[in-house]
Amino acid sequence: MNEQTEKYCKESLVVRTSRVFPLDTNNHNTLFGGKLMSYIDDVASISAARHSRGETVTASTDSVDFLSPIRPEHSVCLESYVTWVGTSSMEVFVKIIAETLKTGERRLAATSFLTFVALDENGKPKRVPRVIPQSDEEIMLHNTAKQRAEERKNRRKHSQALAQAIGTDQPWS
Ligand SMILES: CC(=O)SCCNC(=O)CCNC(=O)[C@H](O)C(C)(C)COP(=O)(O)OP(=O)(O)OC[C@H]1O[C@@H](n2cnc3c(N)ncnc32)[C@H](O)[C@@H]1OP(=O)(O)O
Repeated sequence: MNEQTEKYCKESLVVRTSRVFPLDTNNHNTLFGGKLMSYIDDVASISAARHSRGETVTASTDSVDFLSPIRPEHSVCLESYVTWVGTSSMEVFVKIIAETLKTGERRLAATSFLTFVALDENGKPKRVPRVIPQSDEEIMLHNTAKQRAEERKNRRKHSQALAQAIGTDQPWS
């Protein structure tokens, strides 16, 4: 089968909706941040796999911006898709919407950008299809992605420099 060289954002779209159960909440009775981060990594990794149709690893998460709390009366809906690619890397955008189940009111609760890298059978980075954005949101995110990739490159340099200065000895030695 011929490999696709271009894919629409919607081909990598993942939508996941969950209830907020008591075991998922913190002492403020809102969705525990770590729980939401695990949902985010989960959907984003599926978007990356749908786009590349191969092995992928998470290279980095830019940030998770918590904009408003998610409460037990809400459903939490995550949408993720690949917005832009470099050569082997894919930027995945995740938006998280809290919907009040009794009224249908929907609010943006959080956003996140993650980068995944596609790997070949030898574990080496491999080329992925280009992205074709279609909706206004996809086009806006695609057009602004190069700037974010540049910022990531700088951050990577800083973490590599930091790694040189971090000790790995046992903390008690
Ligand atoms: C799904 C999971 O849960 S995976 C578990 C968590 N993730 C991991 O364990 C990954 C650990 N890290 C790694 O394996 C490696 O560092 C890799 C695969 C991410 C990168 O491998 P390297 O040999 O450093 O590759 P290289 O420097 O050629 O970079 C490959 C691509 O990754 C991108 N990249 C590497 N590190 C980062 C980073 N921190 N942030 C964003 N992009 C990155 C590069 O820009 C490059 O993109 P391009 O091909 O589009 O130009």
